[in-house]
Amino acid sequence: MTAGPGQRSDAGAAEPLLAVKGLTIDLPGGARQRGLVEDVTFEVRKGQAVALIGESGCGKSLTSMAILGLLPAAVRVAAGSIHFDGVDLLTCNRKQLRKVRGGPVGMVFQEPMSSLNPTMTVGDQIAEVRRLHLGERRSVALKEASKLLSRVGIPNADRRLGSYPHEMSGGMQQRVMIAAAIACDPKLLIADEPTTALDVTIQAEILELLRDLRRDLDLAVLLVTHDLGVVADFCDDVVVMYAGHIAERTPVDRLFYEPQHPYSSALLAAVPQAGRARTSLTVIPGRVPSAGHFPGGCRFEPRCAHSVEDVCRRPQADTAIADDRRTRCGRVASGDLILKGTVRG
Ligand SMILES: Nc1ncnc2c1ncn2[C@@H]1O[C@H](COP(=O)(O)OP(=O)(O)OP(=O)(O)O)[C@@H](O)[C@H]1O
Repeated sequence: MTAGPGQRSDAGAAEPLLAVKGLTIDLPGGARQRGLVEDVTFEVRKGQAVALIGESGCGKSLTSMAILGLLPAAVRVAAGSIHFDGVDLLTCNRKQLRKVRGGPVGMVFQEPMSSLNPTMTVGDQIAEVRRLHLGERRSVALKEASKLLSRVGIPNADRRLGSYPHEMSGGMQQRVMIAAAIACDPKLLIADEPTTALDVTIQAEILELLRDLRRDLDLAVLLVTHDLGVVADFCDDVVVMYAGHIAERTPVDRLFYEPQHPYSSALLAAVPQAGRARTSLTVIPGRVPSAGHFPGGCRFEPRCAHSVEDVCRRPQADTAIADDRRTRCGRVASGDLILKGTVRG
Protein backbone atom coordinates (compact mmCIF):
# COMPACT_ATOMS: atom_id res chain seq x y z
CA MET A 1 0.00 0.00 0.00
CA THR A 2 1.38 3.46 -0.82
CA ALA A 3 1.11 6.23 1.74
CA GLY A 4 -0.69 9.51 1.06
CA PRO A 5 1.11 12.88 1.09
CA GLY A 6 3.26 13.23 4.19
CA GLN A 7 2.03 9.92 5.63
CA ARG A 8 4.00 6.94 6.82
CA SER A 9 3.95 3.87 4.62
CA ASP A 10 3.72 0.38 6.10
CA ALA A 11 7.49 0.29 6.26
CA GLY A 12 9.12 -3.02 7.04
CA ALA A 13 11.80 -3.12 9.72
CA ALA A 14 14.49 -3.54 7.05
CA GLU A 15 13.56 -0.32 5.26
CA PRO A 16 16.38 2.23 5.41
CA LEU A 17 15.87 5.32 7.55
CA LEU A 18 16.54 7.56 4.56
CA ALA A 19 16.14 6.42 0.96
CA VAL A 20 16.94 8.90 -1.82
CA LYS A 21 15.99 7.49 -5.23
CA GLY A 22 16.68 8.97 -8.66
CA LEU A 23 16.84 12.48 -7.20
CA THR A 24 17.10 15.02 -10.00
CA ILE A 25 17.33 18.74 -9.30
CA ASP A 26 17.32 21.37 -11.99
CA LEU A 27 17.32 25.09 -12.56
CA PRO A 28 14.22 25.78 -14.64
CA GLY A 29 14.25 28.59 -17.19
CA GLY A 30 13.07 27.49 -20.64
CA ALA A 31 16.05 27.19 -22.98
CA ARG A 32 18.38 28.00 -20.07
CA GLN A 33 17.15 25.03 -18.02
CA ARG A 34 20.09 23.19 -16.46
CA GLY A 35 20.36 19.90 -14.61
CA LEU A 36 22.26 20.42 -11.34
CA VAL A 37 21.87 17.00 -9.70
CA GLU A 38 20.83 13.91 -11.66
CA ASP A 39 19.68 10.43 -10.75
CA VAL A 40 21.13 10.42 -7.23
CA THR A 41 20.29 7.24 -5.31
CA PHE A 42 21.58 6.25 -1.89
CA GLU A 43 20.41 5.09 1.52
CA VAL A 44 21.17 5.77 5.15
CA ARG A 45 20.28 3.03 7.61
CA LYS A 46 19.38 3.54 11.26
CA GLY A 47 22.47 4.59 13.24
CA GLN A 48 24.67 4.64 10.12
CA ALA A 49 27.02 7.48 9.12
CA VAL A 50 27.18 8.17 5.40
CA ALA A 51 29.48 10.74 3.81
CA LEU A 52 28.66 12.78 0.73
CA ILE A 53 32.00 13.81 -0.77
CA GLY A 54 33.28 15.50 -3.91
CA GLU A 55 34.81 18.74 -5.07
CA SER A 56 33.03 22.06 -4.80
CA GLY A 57 30.01 22.33 -7.09
CA CYS A 58 29.36 18.57 -7.40
CA GLY A 59 25.87 18.81 -5.87
CA LYS A 60 26.43 17.71 -2.26
CA SER A 61 24.69 20.66 -0.62
CA LEU A 62 21.75 20.68 -3.05
CA THR A 63 21.21 17.00 -2.33
CA SER A 64 21.17 17.54 1.44
CA MET A 65 19.03 20.69 1.13
CA ALA A 66 16.49 18.76 -0.97
CA ILE A 67 16.16 16.21 1.85
CA LEU A 68 15.41 19.03 4.27
CA GLY A 69 12.99 20.77 1.88
CA LEU A 70 15.29 23.79 1.92
CA LEU A 71 16.27 24.13 -1.74
CA PRO A 72 16.85 27.70 -2.94
CA ALA A 73 13.71 29.17 -4.55
CA ALA A 74 15.28 29.18 -8.02
CA VAL A 75 15.85 25.43 -8.20
CA ARG A 76 13.41 22.51 -8.02
CA VAL A 77 13.26 18.75 -7.64
CA ALA A 78 12.40 17.54 -11.14
CA ALA A 79 12.28 13.81 -10.42
CA GLY A 80 12.91 11.15 -7.80
CA SER A 81 11.76 10.42 -4.27
CA ILE A 82 13.09 11.00 -0.76
CA HIS A 83 11.68 8.66 1.89
CA PHE A 84 12.51 9.32 5.53
CA ASP A 85 11.27 6.84 8.11
CA GLY A 86 8.55 5.68 5.74
CA VAL A 87 7.37 9.19 4.78
CA ASP A 88 7.83 10.56 1.27
CA LEU A 89 9.27 14.00 2.06
CA LEU A 90 8.63 15.28 -1.46
CA THR A 91 4.88 14.96 -0.88
CA CYS A 92 4.99 16.87 2.42
CA ASN A 93 3.68 20.41 2.61
CA ARG A 94 5.64 23.21 4.31
CA LYS A 95 4.02 22.66 7.68
CA GLN A 96 4.78 18.93 7.61
CA LEU A 97 8.39 19.63 6.58
CA ARG A 98 8.80 22.11 9.45
CA LYS A 99 7.80 19.29 11.81
CA VAL A 100 10.48 17.04 10.29
CA ARG A 101 13.29 19.65 10.43
CA GLY A 102 14.48 20.10 13.98
CA GLY A 103 12.31 17.13 15.01
CA PRO A 104 13.29 13.67 13.70
CA VAL A 105 15.89 15.26 11.40
CA GLY A 106 18.44 17.61 12.99
CA MET A 107 20.65 19.97 10.97
CA VAL A 108 24.10 21.40 11.49
CA PHE A 109 25.68 23.76 8.99
CA GLN A 110 29.19 25.05 8.32
CA GLU A 111 28.79 28.57 9.71
CA PRO A 112 27.06 28.52 13.10
CA MET A 113 26.91 32.34 13.13
CA SER A 114 24.77 32.41 9.99
CA SER A 115 22.38 29.81 11.41
CA LEU A 116 22.08 31.15 14.96
CA ASN A 117 19.94 34.21 15.65
CA PRO A 118 22.28 36.99 16.90
CA THR A 119 19.48 38.73 18.80
CA MET A 120 18.38 35.75 20.90
CA THR A 121 20.17 34.07 23.81
CA VAL A 122 21.44 30.58 23.05
CA GLY A 123 19.15 29.21 25.77
CA ASP A 124 16.06 30.63 24.11
CA GLN A 125 17.17 29.39 20.69
CA ILE A 126 17.52 25.82 21.90
CA ALA A 127 14.37 26.07 24.03
CA GLU A 128 12.43 27.35 21.03
CA VAL A 129 13.07 24.09 19.17
CA ARG A 130 11.48 22.13 22.01
CA ARG A 131 8.61 24.61 22.37
CA LEU A 132 7.86 24.37 18.65
CA HIS A 133 8.11 20.61 18.30
CA LEU A 134 7.05 19.37 21.73
CA GLY A 135 4.85 22.24 22.91
CA GLU A 136 6.84 22.67 26.12
CA ARG A 137 6.44 25.77 28.31
CA ARG A 138 9.42 28.17 28.17
CA SER A 139 10.55 27.38 31.72
CA VAL A 140 10.52 23.62 31.06
CA ALA A 141 12.19 24.03 27.67
CA LEU A 142 14.94 26.19 29.20
CA LYS A 143 15.70 23.47 31.78
CA GLU A 144 16.05 21.00 28.91
CA ALA A 145 18.21 23.51 27.01
CA SER A 146 20.57 23.63 29.98
CA LYS A 147 20.86 19.82 29.97
CA LEU A 148 21.50 19.90 26.23
CA LEU A 149 24.27 22.51 26.62
CA SER A 150 25.94 20.27 29.21
CA ARG A 151 25.47 17.29 26.91
CA VAL A 152 27.40 19.01 24.11
CA GLY A 153 30.23 19.92 26.46
CA ILE A 154 29.49 23.55 27.34
CA PRO A 155 30.58 24.21 30.95
CA ASN A 156 28.40 26.24 33.36
CA ALA A 157 25.41 25.48 31.19
CA ASP A 158 22.86 27.27 33.41
CA ARG A 159 24.87 30.48 33.21
CA ARG A 160 25.51 30.06 29.47
CA LEU A 161 21.77 29.91 28.71
CA GLY A 162 21.74 33.72 28.86
CA SER A 163 24.71 34.22 26.50
CA TYR A 164 24.34 35.54 22.97
CA PRO A 165 26.09 33.73 20.08
CA HIS A 166 28.64 36.54 19.57
CA GLU A 167 29.84 36.05 23.16
CA MET A 168 31.00 32.53 22.28
CA SER A 169 33.90 31.11 20.26
CA GLY A 170 33.26 29.40 16.89
CA GLY A 171 33.64 25.98 18.49
CA MET A 172 31.15 26.84 21.26
CA GLN A 173 28.70 28.23 18.71
CA GLN A 174 28.91 24.95 16.77
CA ARG A 175 28.20 23.07 20.01
CA VAL A 176 25.10 25.25 20.48
CA MET A 177 23.99 24.40 16.92
CA ILE A 178 24.46 20.73 17.72
CA ALA A 179 22.49 21.11 20.98
CA ALA A 180 19.61 22.64 18.99
CA ALA A 181 19.90 19.89 16.36
CA ILE A 182 19.54 17.10 18.96
CA ALA A 183 16.98 18.95 21.10
CA CYS A 184 14.09 16.71 20.00
CA ASP A 185 15.95 13.41 19.92
CA PRO A 186 16.39 13.13 16.13
CA LYS A 187 16.94 9.88 14.25
CA LEU A 188 19.02 11.54 11.55
CA LEU A 189 21.48 14.41 11.67
CA ILE A 190 22.35 16.15 8.42
CA ALA A 191 25.67 17.91 8.90
CA ASP A 192 26.95 20.06 6.01
CA GLU A 193 30.69 20.70 6.50
CA PRO A 194 30.21 21.01 10.28
CA THR A 195 33.91 21.41 11.05
CA THR A 196 35.25 23.21 7.97
CA ALA A 197 35.11 26.72 9.45
CA LEU A 198 36.88 25.67 12.68
CA ASP A 199 40.52 25.40 13.79
CA VAL A 200 42.02 21.93 13.45
CA THR A 201 42.02 21.15 17.19
CA ILE A 202 38.42 22.32 17.53
CA GLN A 203 37.47 20.26 14.45
CA ALA A 204 38.71 17.15 16.24
CA GLU A 205 36.70 18.02 19.37
CA ILE A 206 33.50 18.57 17.39
CA LEU A 207 33.96 15.29 15.53
CA GLU A 208 34.51 13.53 18.85
CA LEU A 209 31.29 15.07 20.14
CA LEU A 210 29.39 13.93 17.05
CA ARG A 211 30.83 10.44 17.48
CA ASP A 212 29.67 10.31 21.12
CA LEU A 213 26.21 11.54 20.21
CA ARG A 214 25.97 9.01 17.41
CA ARG A 215 26.73 6.21 19.80
CA ASP A 216 24.60 7.43 22.71
CA LEU A 217 21.55 8.46 20.68
CA ASP A 218 21.82 5.77 17.99
CA LEU A 219 21.86 8.67 15.57
CA ALA A 220 22.27 8.26 11.81
CA VAL A 221 24.39 10.97 10.21
CA LEU A 222 24.57 12.25 6.65
CA LEU A 223 27.85 14.14 6.58
CA VAL A 224 28.66 16.50 3.72
CA THR A 225 32.40 17.01 3.61
CA HIS A 226 35.48 17.59 1.45
CA ASP A 227 37.71 15.92 3.99
CA LEU A 228 38.64 12.28 3.34
CA GLY A 229 40.31 12.09 6.75
CA VAL A 230 36.97 12.89 8.39
CA VAL A 231 35.29 10.31 6.14
CA ALA A 232 37.76 7.58 7.12
CA ASP A 233 37.45 8.46 10.77
CA PHE A 234 33.73 8.88 11.12
CA CYS A 235 31.68 7.24 8.37
CA ASP A 236 30.50 3.74 7.45
CA ASP A 237 29.56 4.38 3.83
CA VAL A 238 30.57 6.99 1.32
CA VAL A 239 28.79 8.50 -1.67
CA VAL A 240 31.26 10.13 -4.06
CA MET A 241 29.61 12.85 -6.16
CA TYR A 242 30.96 14.31 -9.37
CA ALA A 243 29.27 16.93 -11.58
CA GLY A 244 25.78 16.25 -10.23
CA HIS A 245 26.07 12.45 -10.49
CA ILE A 246 27.09 9.78 -8.03
CA ALA A 247 30.43 8.40 -9.26
CA GLU A 248 30.68 5.65 -6.65
CA ARG A 249 28.93 4.33 -3.55
CA THR A 250 30.83 2.08 -1.19
CA PRO A 251 31.60 1.10 2.39
CA VAL A 252 34.30 3.55 3.51
CA ASP A 253 37.10 1.04 4.13
CA ARG A 254 36.75 -0.42 0.62
CA LEU A 255 37.16 3.06 -0.87
CA PHE A 256 40.67 3.32 0.54
CA TYR A 257 41.64 -0.26 -0.46
CA GLU A 258 40.10 -0.42 -3.89
CA PRO A 259 38.28 2.63 -5.25
CA GLN A 260 35.85 1.74 -8.02
CA HIS A 261 35.82 5.02 -9.95
CA PRO A 262 38.78 6.95 -11.38
CA TYR A 263 37.44 10.10 -9.72
CA SER A 264 37.52 8.47 -6.27
CA SER A 265 41.00 7.18 -6.98
CA ALA A 266 42.14 10.67 -8.05
CA LEU A 267 40.64 12.20 -4.89
CA LEU A 268 42.56 9.69 -2.76
CA ALA A 269 45.81 10.36 -4.61
CA ALA A 270 45.39 14.08 -3.99
CA VAL A 271 45.40 13.66 -0.18
CA PRO A 272 48.80 14.04 1.52
CA GLN A 273 49.72 11.00 3.60
CA ALA A 274 52.38 10.53 6.22
CA GLY A 275 55.21 8.42 4.84
CA ARG A 276 54.33 9.04 1.19
CA ALA A 277 56.84 11.02 -0.82
CA ARG A 278 55.64 14.55 -1.54
CA THR A 279 56.31 14.04 -5.24
CA SER A 280 53.71 11.28 -5.43
CA LEU A 281 50.92 13.69 -4.54
CA THR A 282 48.82 14.27 -7.64
CA VAL A 283 46.49 17.05 -8.61
CA ILE A 284 43.36 16.31 -10.63
CA PRO A 285 43.85 18.32 -13.84
CA GLY A 286 41.15 20.78 -14.90
CA ARG A 287 37.98 21.64 -13.03
CA VAL A 288 34.54 20.24 -12.32
CA PRO A 289 32.40 21.30 -15.32
CA SER A 290 29.62 23.68 -14.39
CA ALA A 291 25.97 22.75 -14.79
CA GLY A 292 24.89 23.11 -18.42
CA HIS A 293 28.40 22.21 -19.57
CA PHE A 294 28.55 18.55 -18.59
CA PRO A 295 30.15 16.30 -21.23
CA GLY A 296 27.69 13.97 -23.00
CA GLY A 297 29.62 10.83 -22.04
CA CYS A 298 31.25 10.15 -18.69
CA ARG A 299 31.27 13.50 -16.89
CA PHE A 300 34.76 12.86 -15.52
CA GLU A 301 36.18 11.74 -18.88
CA PRO A 302 37.96 15.01 -19.82
CA ARG A 303 39.94 14.85 -16.54
CA CYS A 304 40.35 11.10 -16.30
CA ALA A 305 43.75 9.40 -16.49
CA HIS A 306 42.08 6.12 -17.51
CA SER A 307 39.81 7.39 -20.25
CA VAL A 308 39.32 5.17 -23.31
CA GLU A 309 37.53 6.99 -26.07
CA ASP A 310 35.01 4.42 -27.32
CA VAL A 311 33.80 3.50 -23.81
CA CYS A 312 34.08 6.76 -21.91
CA ARG A 313 32.57 9.16 -24.45
CA ARG A 314 29.26 7.32 -24.00
CA PRO A 315 26.93 8.03 -21.04
CA GLN A 316 27.80 5.75 -18.12
CA ALA A 317 25.22 3.74 -16.21
CA ASP A 318 25.13 3.58 -12.40
CA THR A 319 26.02 -0.11 -12.03
CA ALA A 320 26.02 -2.48 -9.04
CA ILE A 321 29.37 -4.25 -8.71
CA ALA A 322 28.65 -5.89 -5.33
CA ASP A 323 25.73 -5.97 -2.88
CA ASP A 324 27.01 -2.81 -1.22
CA ARG A 325 28.93 -1.10 -4.02
CA ARG A 326 28.02 0.80 -7.20
CA THR A 327 30.05 2.67 -9.80
CA ARG A 328 29.32 4.92 -12.75
CA CYS A 329 32.50 3.90 -14.58
CA GLY A 330 31.86 1.48 -17.47
CA ARG A 331 35.49 0.35 -17.53
CA VAL A 332 35.47 -0.59 -13.84
CA ALA A 333 32.02 -2.20 -14.08
CA SER A 334 33.16 -4.44 -16.96
CA GLY A 335 36.37 -5.46 -15.18
CA ASP A 336 38.49 -3.73 -17.82
CA LEU A 337 39.99 -1.32 -15.27
CA ILE A 338 41.28 -2.15 -11.78
CA LEU A 339 42.20 0.83 -9.65
CA LYS A 340 44.62 0.90 -6.73
CA GLY A 341 43.76 2.44 -3.40
CA THR A 342 46.06 4.26 -1.00
CA VAL A 343 45.82 1.44 1.55
CA ARG A 344 46.92 -2.07 0.63
CA GLY A 345 44.53 -4.83 1.64
N1 LIG B 1 20.56 28.74 -6.06
C1 LIG B 1 21.20 28.22 -7.11
N2 LIG B 1 20.96 28.67 -8.35
C2 LIG B 1 21.61 28.16 -9.42
N3 LIG B 1 22.55 27.19 -9.35
C3 LIG B 1 22.84 26.72 -8.13
C4 LIG B 1 22.21 27.19 -6.95
N4 LIG B 1 22.73 26.54 -5.88
C5 LIG B 1 23.67 25.69 -6.38
N5 LIG B 1 23.73 25.80 -7.74
C6 LIG B 1 24.61 25.04 -8.63
O1 LIG B 1 24.38 23.66 -8.42
C7 LIG B 1 25.60 22.93 -8.49
C8 LIG B 1 25.79 22.12 -7.21
O2 LIG B 1 25.95 23.01 -6.12
P1 LIG B 1 26.16 22.51 -4.61
O3 LIG B 1 26.18 23.73 -3.74
O4 LIG B 1 25.17 21.47 -4.29
O5 LIG B 1 27.61 21.88 -4.70
P2 LIG B 1 28.52 21.33 -3.50
O6 LIG B 1 29.08 20.04 -3.98
O7 LIG B 1 27.77 21.30 -2.23
O8 LIG B 1 29.68 22.41 -3.43
P3 LIG B 1 30.38 23.04 -2.12
O9 LIG B 1 31.24 21.96 -1.59
O10 LIG B 1 31.15 24.20 -2.68
O11 LIG B 1 29.28 23.45 -1.19
C9 LIG B 1 26.70 23.95 -8.75
O12 LIG B 1 26.94 23.98 -10.14
C10 LIG B 1 26.09 25.25 -8.28
O13 LIG B 1 26.62 26.34 -9.00
